[in-house]
Order: sequence, then structure tokens, then C-alpha cells
Amino acid sequence: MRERGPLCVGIDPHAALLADWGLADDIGGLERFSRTVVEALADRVAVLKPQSAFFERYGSKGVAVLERTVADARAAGALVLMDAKRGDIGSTMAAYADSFLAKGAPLFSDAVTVSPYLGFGSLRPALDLARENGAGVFVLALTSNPEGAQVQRAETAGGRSVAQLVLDHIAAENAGAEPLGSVGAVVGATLGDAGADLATGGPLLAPGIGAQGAAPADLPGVFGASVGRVLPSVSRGVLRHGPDTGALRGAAERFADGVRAAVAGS
Ligand SMILES: O=C(O)c1cc(=O)[nH]c(=O)n1[C@@H]1O[C@H](COP(=O)(O)O)[C@@H](O)[C@H]1O
Repeated sequence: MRERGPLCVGIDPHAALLADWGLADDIGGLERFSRTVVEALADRVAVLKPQSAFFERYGSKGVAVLERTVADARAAGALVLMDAKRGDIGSTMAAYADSFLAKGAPLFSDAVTVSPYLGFGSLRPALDLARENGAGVFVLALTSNPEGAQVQRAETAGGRSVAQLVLDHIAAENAGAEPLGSVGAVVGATLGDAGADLATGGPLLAPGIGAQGAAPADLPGVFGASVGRVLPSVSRGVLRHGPDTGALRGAAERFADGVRAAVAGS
């Protein structure tokens, strides 16, 4: 983030975007779309975040494109955050961890998104394997969608919200790490005010800018004193400018400039 600026761009090959780019909704279209995003942005944005579902829907050939996308993006110097949102009982979580965080795995990524709703402790295999391999994990805490509050703002027995419990676990994982721990939290930029203690000691992935209605200027209000640890994420807001690589770069640059200005003015 320091070297390349505070921005994560999502690679979300929606069928509607493929159509807008003049591409077919097939494996050839998927391949061209992903390659174009990597070519335009992997040498300049801090993080690229492929959304696994948009590749999985094409079956094994789609997963093969995802593998190449991850490898090409990493080779060009971007960190890759695999947006897979995995979460399961611990013994199965170990297999998910092996899929994305084991050195030499075809889909090895710099980090993966995980869901803590089977209990934070169920994520242990991913947390441990990430640590072993110099990778990271981003844990859903306060998601950008309006439905998230029903579960995430619910109060636990001790009076803390579920989200706060997750955030506190993340802080414990990052204790002592400088300058940032490798366990991130996902906190939507759409929330208005996070209404939670965000002192996790790790990065805060902030999706929801662009298509979901949030703007860089909203970040200080949502994140307060933690805004310096925010990694804003934009998918459709950038991707809709394709397929021209110059236009994709311009859009990413504008979002990054907006974030810098918002953080500097806060
Ligand atoms: O983990 C995520 O990336 C994520 C968490 C969240 O709370 N909200 C959210 O929108 N996302 C993802 O971020 C991306 C947002 O896409 P856009 O709305 O097109 O920018 C999608 O890939 C979502 O799956």
C-alpha cells in the first residue's frame, strides 16, 4: 500500500460486464477479461482480488483461468487476495487452507477471505498456514451488504456484538506485529459509521466503493482513527471502464487519488 497506493481492485467477471466489453459469456470471454485486467493493473495497484465464484461458474476450465490470473498478477508484482469467503469445521478448513495458502498449491494466493461464522477458532488452520507461508487472511467482520447487520450486529452473551467479537479475535492474532499484522478484517465502506472498535492491528479491507454506493470521501467517517489501515476495494466501479487498458488505469488512479485525499484530509 505504501509503494503502490491504497487500492485493491476486484476481478469480478460478471456476465453483464463481459457483455459490455463485447465478450462472450464463455471461457474465451472470461480469459480475455481477466487477462486485460491483469495487464492493465497488476504492475501498479497494491492488491488484485479475484472473486472465485465468477470463475467457478465455468467449472474446471474457469478454475484454470483463475490459476493463471493469480500467477500472472503475482508475477507482475501485485499482491493477490483470493476472494473465496471460505469457512467450515476446522478439519475441512484445513483443506481450504491447503487450497489457497499452501506453498506450491495451484491457487496459492497472498491472502484469502474467510468467514468466521462457524466460530473464530474454526479458522485456526488457515491462520496458522498463512503465518507459516508469509501469507494473510481477511476475516469477514462487518460486511458491506445491508443484510449483514442481522447477524453481525447481534449481541453475544457478554453484550459485545458478534462483529466486535470477531474484531477482538483478529486483534489478538495481530498482537505485537509491526507495522501491520497479517490478519485483516473486512469492514464495508457502506456502513456510514463502523460503530465498532477497529483497533485490530491489521489491514481493513473496505469493499462497497463504487457500485454499492460508497465513495472514498466516506472512509474517514466509517473508519475514524483507523483510516490509515484501510485498503479500499473497488470492482465494478473500475471494471466498467474496460476493456480499454488506459481507461481501466485511469479509473483505478482516480479512486486511489480520492482515497489519498480523503485520508490526508481526515
Ligand atoms: O470480501 C469481500 O471482498 C466483500 C465483502 C463485503 O462485505 N462486501 C463485498 O462486496 N465484498 C466483495 O467485494 C466485491 C464488491 O464488488 P463491487 O460492488 O463491484 O465493487 C465483490 O466481489 C464482493 O463479493
